[in-house]
Amino acid sequence: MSTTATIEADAPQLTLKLQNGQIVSYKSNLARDTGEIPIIDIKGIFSDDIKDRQAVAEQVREAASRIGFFYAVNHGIDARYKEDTFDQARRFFSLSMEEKMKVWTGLVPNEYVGYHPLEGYNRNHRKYNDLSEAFNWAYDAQFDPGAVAKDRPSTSIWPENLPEFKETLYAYHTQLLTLARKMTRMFALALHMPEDYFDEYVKRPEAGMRILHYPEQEGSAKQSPNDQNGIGAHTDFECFTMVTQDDCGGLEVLSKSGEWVRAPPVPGALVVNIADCFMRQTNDFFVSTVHRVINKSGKERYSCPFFFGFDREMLLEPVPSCISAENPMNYPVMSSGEYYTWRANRAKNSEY
Ligand SMILES: O=C(O)CCC(=O)C(=O)O
Ligand SMILES: [Fe+2]
Repeated sequence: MSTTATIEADAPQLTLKLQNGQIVSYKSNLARDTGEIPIIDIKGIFSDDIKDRQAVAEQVREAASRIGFFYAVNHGIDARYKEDTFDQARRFFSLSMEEKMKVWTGLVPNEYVGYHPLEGYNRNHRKYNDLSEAFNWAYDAQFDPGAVAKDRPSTSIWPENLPEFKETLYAYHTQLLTLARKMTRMFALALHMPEDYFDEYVKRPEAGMRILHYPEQEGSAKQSPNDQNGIGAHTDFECFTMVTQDDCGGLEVLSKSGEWVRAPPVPGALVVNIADCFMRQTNDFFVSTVHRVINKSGKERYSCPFFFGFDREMLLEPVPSCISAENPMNYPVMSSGEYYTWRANRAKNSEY
């Protein structure tokens, strides 16, 4: 091999092609702690005083339009739901591959539910597939205290012989669902729209959730982020995501200036990030930020993202405060359902 070829092969790959078709560049593959991700106390969203709710919304407006990520503290969800969920995650992922494959996601075409095998995906064409496995489940009106219609059945599939698994996961899902509806009102205020602007969109929401397991990557031959990621760089596809992390760390966010910024765990906080559907509806005012996970903690990492999006029957029309004659809509209008199916398929097939 010539010297030039060796240098090229070893040089960090500084552009990435994402599953939404976007190409992003970055300056270095090494993540830093920059303090760019704000910690927002969201207690005010539960206040009866609109001024308290607006005060939180203005902080969210700044974070959502600058970096697309923030930590939400004082969200009111008891820590026991997180602990119980991680206990169930440890139980599920320690099952044999044969058992886990009985609920393989490939058994449910077009839907992002079921088991996603370890090293089964490669989001950015790294040398080795992503070092994580996941189990996803979807909204189920039976577990929604605010359900308006129970006619559309849930698309989820569940392992047999794992008592309390489904009930425990839905117990946390229900908590997050209730919070997500409240946060949707907060986002409406953040966009300087009436608080109830999105209410119709989330009566029968898309509300998928997943548990993830990342074996530890430190010490393996595949340590470089060029060779392997826990979950490769991507954007989420719904409106916003609320991630519950354990204490391992490893989540990294690509800032607008092209730097990988660490998003370490903050005790009691949910990591909230804007996703592509919200970016689309706000005509790019809210930013859906690229992120990835590399688990170099020396421990097994568990996490649990909750993805919140709009009713499949609603049209993704632009938010009026985000468009004008000078700033027309950048995206064609489609239904939330068409959008979801398109993105879920790309994610499941590792398509670009
Ligand atoms: O594990 C995490 O912290 C984030 C996972 C993630 O980004 C995803 O599943 O979309
Ligand atoms: Fe994500």
